[in-house]
Amino acid sequence: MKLGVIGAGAWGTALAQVAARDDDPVLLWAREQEVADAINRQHQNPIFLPGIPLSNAVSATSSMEVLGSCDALLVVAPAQHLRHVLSNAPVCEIPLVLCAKGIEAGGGRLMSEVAREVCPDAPIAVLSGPTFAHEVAKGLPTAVTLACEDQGLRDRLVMRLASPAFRPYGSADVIGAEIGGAVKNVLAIACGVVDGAGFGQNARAAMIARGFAEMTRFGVARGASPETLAGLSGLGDLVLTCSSTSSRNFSLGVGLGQGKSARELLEDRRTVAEGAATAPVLREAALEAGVDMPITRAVCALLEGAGVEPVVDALLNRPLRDEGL
Ligand SMILES: NC(=O)C1=CN([C@@H]2O[C@H](COP(=O)(O)OP(=O)(O)OC[C@H]3O[C@@H](n4cnc5c(N)ncnc54)[C@H](O)[C@@H]3O)[C@@H](O)[C@H]2O)C=CC1
Ligand SMILES: O=C(CO)COP(=O)(O)O
Repeated sequence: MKLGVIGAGAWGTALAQVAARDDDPVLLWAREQEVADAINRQHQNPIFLPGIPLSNAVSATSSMEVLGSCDALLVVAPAQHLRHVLSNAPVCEIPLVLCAKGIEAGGGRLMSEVAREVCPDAPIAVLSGPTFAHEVAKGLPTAVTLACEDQGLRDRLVMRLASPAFRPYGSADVIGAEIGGAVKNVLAIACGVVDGAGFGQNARAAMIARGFAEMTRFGVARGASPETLAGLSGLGDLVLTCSSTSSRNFSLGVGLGQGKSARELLEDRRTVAEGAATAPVLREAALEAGVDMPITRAVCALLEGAGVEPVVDALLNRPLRDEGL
């Protein structure tokens, strides 16, 4: 199966590295010519994944046309750019493996819903899980969820991507896999705030557990299986992203917790913190689904400029209730 990758940020580059085999090279589309040139000439991506040597079996291009020869595409453009990038892709009938973690602004569509609108004839899969790109690209052990309704295609993708250090676990629950990845980015911002404001480790554990309850309520309302949400792409990624400054979302939260503004923290950056764009869309989607998501609302308030103290006070002074979901 000849694979192409759309998007040469940190994650697209790491996934190209995972998929590259000496006898099965991978074609990586970069939006930036300088990134494509650096990958082809120096076998590195100094802008988005610096310091990690890449396999000679990864070659880059800034022309979408050549992707037409691939049997499947890993789509790793950021969530808010997926629609535009896919609408410029040359082929829309080959399988698309969606790897971005977010919900589209202006309508609240999940990545699979966007892809089905733009490429109605393409079979869809989702790859998601606890996967810091720099660790994956270095070959450190990692496991992911690979969700696809078509079991034959799912098995082929799992076999093509698997290696001793990269274990995809198959699932038929596409919606569950993508909701876990999108929601955990918002919750990682909240955990970063806890860290930045110095609220301690008890508070962070509470945030992860109550955040998981929030993710599960929302996911189930949108048709996800609770089992998927408790797996690699949900709880697994939530724990990873809520525990490390390697996460851009967690780091954004640390800055907010220290009293910096979202504008100051987000301006002039070339890398994405998907939770910042997903949080307000998720708040809307939760309202529509009749799902209570107080942590998500708190993150939105902080991103919109509210102070840490009143937002945390409001969160802690809600009426007491039974634990359940
Ligand atoms: N970095 C990581 O460890 C992981 C990231 N992801 C997800 O992968 C997706 C891509 O993130 P990264 O590769 O980390 O990106 P990145 O932050 O490393 O790089 C930014 C990416 O955005 C692209 N971009 C910027 N402006 C654009 C535009 N107007 N149109 C199209 N593309 C544009 C750049 O070309 C680049 O590929 C995100 O949804 C992220 O949540 C998922 C798992 C791990
Ligand atoms: O999704 C990720 C790890 O699974 C990366 O998280 P950040 O986008 O917060 O860096």
